[in-house]
Amino acid sequence: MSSSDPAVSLNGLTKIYKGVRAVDALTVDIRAGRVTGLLGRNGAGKTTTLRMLLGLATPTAGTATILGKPYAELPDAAHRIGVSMDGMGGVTGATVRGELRIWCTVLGLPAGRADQVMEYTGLDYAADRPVKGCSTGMRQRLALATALLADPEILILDEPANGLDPDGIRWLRATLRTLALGGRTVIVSSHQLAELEQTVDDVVIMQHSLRYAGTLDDLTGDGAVRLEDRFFELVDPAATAVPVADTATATAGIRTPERNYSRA
Ligand SMILES: Nc1ncnc2c1ncn2[C@@H]1O[C@H](COP(=O)(O)OP(=O)(O)OP(=O)(O)O)[C@@H](O)[C@H]1O
Repeated sequence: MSSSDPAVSLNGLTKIYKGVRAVDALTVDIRAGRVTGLLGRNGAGKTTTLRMLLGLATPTAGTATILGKPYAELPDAAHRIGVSMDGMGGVTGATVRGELRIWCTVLGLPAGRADQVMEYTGLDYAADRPVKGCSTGMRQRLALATALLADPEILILDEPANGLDPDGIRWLRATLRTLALGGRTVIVSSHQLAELEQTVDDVVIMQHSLRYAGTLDDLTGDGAVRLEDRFFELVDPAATAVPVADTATATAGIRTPERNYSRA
């Protein structure tokens, strides 16, 4: 592979579940060394796309390659690709440090690597806490810490900002930018458009089929138009901004709580 080769290449990628066309003929390249946002509404097919890329779901048609090969054929894939996705599961009863050390063993890494990623992700203060006692934000940091253990070339993060507080979101943004500056490829699926606008270099918008692939700057006219506005134009032209005047019509007949109270 040369440095200009895409990190990920999807070609006609399609997944049909019992008549539901979850992903429809997706053809797109994701560039290496950049932060790319994979955007789409609920049910647009983002997770299914990532699952096919990682060999966790079989395409109905088309191909998905990562670093030039299907995931299952990629040498040393577990070290080269770091993944944080819902449903990857943790180790029952483990502490934060304990869980990371188990992954170190699985990946053949020294146990000390667990402490390094805890420090990097701001989890060192919680090292001895049981994972099941961690907040949602701490679990997000733990998922990222796990994905970073092997210092992978590519990070694939499904909704990494979910449950993070404003500090956590700011930290995540800086972390993803730093990783890309260090030459990593970061692919992040998210609904948080205003946040992504501050984080990503490139954008892939899908609604089962591809709606846009390119730079954020090209999509937004170097910031002249908000990502959110362009997103709605692309996924559903009928769903662009709801006029403020419509609010009164939309809420007509909805009683405010005060009106529901009967006065004694
Ligand atoms: N295992 C499955 N069996 C049947 N249908 C599925 C399965 N997985 C996903 N789907 C369907 O495929 C479509 C795409 O789902 P997917 O989870 O990929 O979307 P998404 O963009 O990740 O959504 P969200 O943002 O809500 O996570 C949805 O209609 C979903 O119900």
